[in-house]
This record gives sequence, C-alpha cells and structure tokens, in this order.
Amino acid sequence: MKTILKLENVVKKFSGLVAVEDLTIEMAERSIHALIGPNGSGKTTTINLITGVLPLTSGVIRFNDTVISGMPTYKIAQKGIGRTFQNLKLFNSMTVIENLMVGGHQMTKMGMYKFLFDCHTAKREEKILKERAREVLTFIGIDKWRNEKVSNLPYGRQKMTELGRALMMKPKLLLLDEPAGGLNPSERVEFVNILLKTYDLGIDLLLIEHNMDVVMNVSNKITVLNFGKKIAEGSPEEIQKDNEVIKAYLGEKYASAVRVSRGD
Ligand SMILES: Nc1ncnc2c1ncn2[C@@H]1O[C@H](COP(=O)(O)OP(=O)(O)OP(=O)(O)O)[C@@H](O)[C@H]1O
Repeated sequence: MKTILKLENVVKKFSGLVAVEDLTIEMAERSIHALIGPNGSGKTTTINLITGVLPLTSGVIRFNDTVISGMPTYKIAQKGIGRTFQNLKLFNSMTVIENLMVGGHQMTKMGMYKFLFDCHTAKREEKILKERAREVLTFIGIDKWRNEKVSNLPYGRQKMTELGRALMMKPKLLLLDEPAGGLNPSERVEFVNILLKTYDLGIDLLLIEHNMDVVMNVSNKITVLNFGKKIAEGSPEEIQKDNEVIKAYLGEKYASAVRVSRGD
C-alpha cells in the first residue's frame, strides 16, 4: 500500500488552545478517507494545516513523500492538492464558468503580469481555461447553467460549482469540507454520485462530513477526532462498533439503529 498523504505528530495551538494534538494519519493512495468528530474537534483546522492556510505548531506533513508543511498554499495546490470549503467561497456576482476559470488560473503557465499586458497569450490562455471549464462542467452535470450568476443558483448547484472549481487544477488529492452539508436528500445522492465518479477519475478523497450515511457508505477508512486528538481509526464497520466513538460522537441511538439494520 502506497501512502499519498502522511501527517506525523502534527500539533496546532491557537494561543492557549490545542486545536490539534499529536495527530498522526496515513492516507493510502487510491482511497476515500474520512475525518469525523464532534464540532470543534479539529477537522477543519487539520485541512487548513494540510493546505498551508495555517502554519503547524509542530510536526510534519508529507504528500507523496515530499514535505509540504511550511510551503505556501499555491505551491501545495500546484503539487496536486485541491479543496472545497465548509462555507462556500465562490464569487457570487460572477457566473458559474467564470468561477471555474478563476480557479483554473494557477493551472496555466502565465504570470499575472503577462496576463495583463500580453493580449495575444492571454487570449490563448483564456481559450484553454474555457475549454477545461466546459469539460469539468459537463463532467459534473451543470454545463447548462454555466452562464448563470452563482447567486441565482440553488445551494446544491453552488456546491457543485465549488467542486468544479477545485477540479479545474486536476488535483491528485481532493480535500472536501462537509460536501453534503446543507443539501436536501436528493441533492445529497446526486453529490455523492459525482464524488464517486471523481474518485473513479483517479482522484483520492479526504472527506470531513457529519452525515453518517454518506461517511459509512463511501469511505475505505475513517479517522475520528475528539478535542483535537485521534480517538479511533479503522473501517466503517470497526468505527460503528467502537465504544469510545459511540460515546463521543455517534451516540447510542445511531449505534443501535445500525445494529438493528445489520440484524445483530
Ligand atoms: N483561527 C482560529 N483561532 C482560534 N481558535 C480557532 C481558530 N480556528 C479554529 N479554532 C478553534 O480550534 C478548535 C477546532 O476547530 P475546528 O474548526 O478545526 O473544528 P471542527 O472539528 O472543524 O468543527 P466543525 O465540525 O464545527 O466544523 C475549536 O475550539 C475552534 O474554536
């Protein structure tokens, strides 16, 4: 088994508060790995550490054996790590396709100076970005809304747009912060199908998610955090039976519903 992402003894402190405590995670290549835990347990902070949005207090993060902790965010993105956010970070007054094209700019070889002053190359770059955006929009099934302003779209399609923007860079690993949050049941099913299709393209997924149906159905491995510490790790079956996880997060109601549905 090859490891795509490795966190080694990662610590993040915000003045007095230890948000992530001595966290070690190994994510296998060709896997869907979930990070779950109660509110405030350090999940989003962990994603912010991986993507370089926050500096580590101590520890090391490796992506495909390269140390990425300490690198600026754009370099980490260029290495092949994409992300989506818990609260959408789209440009609401821009159209769907414009949002994707902005997300794809880092993909092109051109610097901003050249883009502004070299019209000929800028036009060619724009054409490449547009073609890539259409390809991504078709893949996630929202191409017909490409010229709509993001603010006019229902929430489910806005979430798709954000996923599309992350896919523009052709990441090898995609970090998803609550992809199913705020979606209604049919949007959720549609989104999960697109995520599985994305995985089939060869993109590994690290997923933060509170919806346990989604987590248990799609993940190969789950890491559970509580107060910044890893309290359990294993397959969905192992995690559903883990007493500490049931006590800290899943609750007895969830655990007994699973036992009934399994006929235990
Ligand atoms: N920039 C910050 N400054 C100070 N404290 C922070 C900061 N970001 C996060 N925290 C704190 O770190 C802890 C972990 O927060 P984090 O957002 O990582 O949790 P989470 O597991 O993602 O929660 P949720 O499920 O609610 O999104 C919390 O106590 C939070 O208040």
